Amino acid sequence: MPVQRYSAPQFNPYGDDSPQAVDEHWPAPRASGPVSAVLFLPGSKSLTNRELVLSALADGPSRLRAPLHSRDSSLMTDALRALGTTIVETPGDGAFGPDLLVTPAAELVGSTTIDCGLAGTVMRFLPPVAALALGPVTFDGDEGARRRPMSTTISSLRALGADIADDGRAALPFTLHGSGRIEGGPLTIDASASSQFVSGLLLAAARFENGLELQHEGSRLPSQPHIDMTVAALVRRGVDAESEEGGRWRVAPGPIAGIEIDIEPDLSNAAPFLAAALVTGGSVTITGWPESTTQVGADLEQLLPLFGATVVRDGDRLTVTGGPSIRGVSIDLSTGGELAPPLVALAALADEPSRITGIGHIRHHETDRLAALATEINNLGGDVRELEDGLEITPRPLHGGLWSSYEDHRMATAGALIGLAVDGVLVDDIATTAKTLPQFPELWASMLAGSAPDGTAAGLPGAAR
Ligand SMILES: O=C(O)C1=C[C@@H](OP(=O)(O)O)[C@@H](O)[C@H](O)C1
Ligand SMILES: C=C(OP(=O)(O)O)C(=O)O
Repeated sequence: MPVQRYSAPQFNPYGDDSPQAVDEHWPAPRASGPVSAVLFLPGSKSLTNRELVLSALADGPSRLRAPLHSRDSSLMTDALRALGTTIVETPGDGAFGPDLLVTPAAELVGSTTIDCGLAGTVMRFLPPVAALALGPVTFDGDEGARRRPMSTTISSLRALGADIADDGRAALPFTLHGSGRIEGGPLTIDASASSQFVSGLLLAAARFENGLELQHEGSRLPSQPHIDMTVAALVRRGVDAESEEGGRWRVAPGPIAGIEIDIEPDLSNAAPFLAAALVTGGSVTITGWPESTTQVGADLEQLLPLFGATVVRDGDRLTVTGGPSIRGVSIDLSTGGELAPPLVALAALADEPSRITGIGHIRHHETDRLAALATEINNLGGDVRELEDGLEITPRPLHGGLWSSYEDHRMATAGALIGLAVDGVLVDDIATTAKTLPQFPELWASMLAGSAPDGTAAGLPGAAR
């Protein structure tokens, strides 16, 4: 049996003597009854990594309050530091780690290698930044990262005048020889495989001499809320940026302001916890739920009732309560593809068949998520059929077995969700949740143990807010 090791990459919120290693496949805990829990979650990956990039490109220092501390955010901070940015951890009120004080470099420097890990936000957001640095920057990442689409990033930067040497596969690894400036102007790209191609260009575009007028031409445009999040983040920092009709965006050249910003909890990472209320017929409250947000995880408020949940908002608390059964759904999830793994797991435990479509692009996420979900659920006795752009799920009684994570944090948490209802599910690599939520095993355990009504997750000192 391969040995898998779990260790928090950067910051241990539990103190020195808490368990930090799981040496075997992780036995997904079976719920003994309806869960009843109040939880507070760490910061959003998408917001943290956007704000880190914008802080590095800004005209003054920024402070990120309560940012995410995870593998993806560490990869981003390491990379920006390698490009000359100063990023210092300072004490803050966040329950899951220090604040980050970011001081932009007077001039971005190249002559470095950037490890993208498996982080889409690093591999798609940083090449445009590296093009603004002087000197070569080599981009590489995990083996799985070398399979993720990068051709649009590479071709768009070439079209903007950057010199990029690759091995002909238009994928990682490649070396970008930045000249320190990008002229910008009009550009047409195909962002069918990932919205991150658009976001990456927009994030750096205010620093292009002529800004950017970006047009998408392609078969589909996934994850549009993530592009809206990018535009909103630019506007918050005083940049003249807007989305126009028909897959068009405009960013005017100009300064990006340094700001102080509170990072919202990661609402997509809330999905498996909220779905646990449905799976167990219990109730889960997430505190710190923002009143308004650009995070696509906010859609859970509308999505989970389709599965039969009751959802109640009370100030900054969102409570999901499950009923006696889980309903089947027929949904287009093209705007929120990253929510697919927990929702597909939920559908596999429903009373009726489901069809979840519009998510062909998630074949290019950390792994081919359509194939991975179908394979793993079917291995436990399920009946999931792959469509070109989605999945058809016919619930069947499931049995225990090994659940492979494919180095995909959301596959690991989907396995945990199924394990609540099925005896003997072993998740092979729960440590992979460190990509965006290193505390997942402990938070899952505290959800099952119950928690204090003030939002203090059991066993997580300081998690209240
Ligand atoms: O910009 C972002 O922060 C993200 C955009 C989306 O990518 P895709 O458009 O590739 O789905 C999303 O799935 C990913 O988790 C995060
Ligand atoms: C697709 C995801 O990640 P990435 O940012 O690496 O694309 C995800 O978190 O679901």
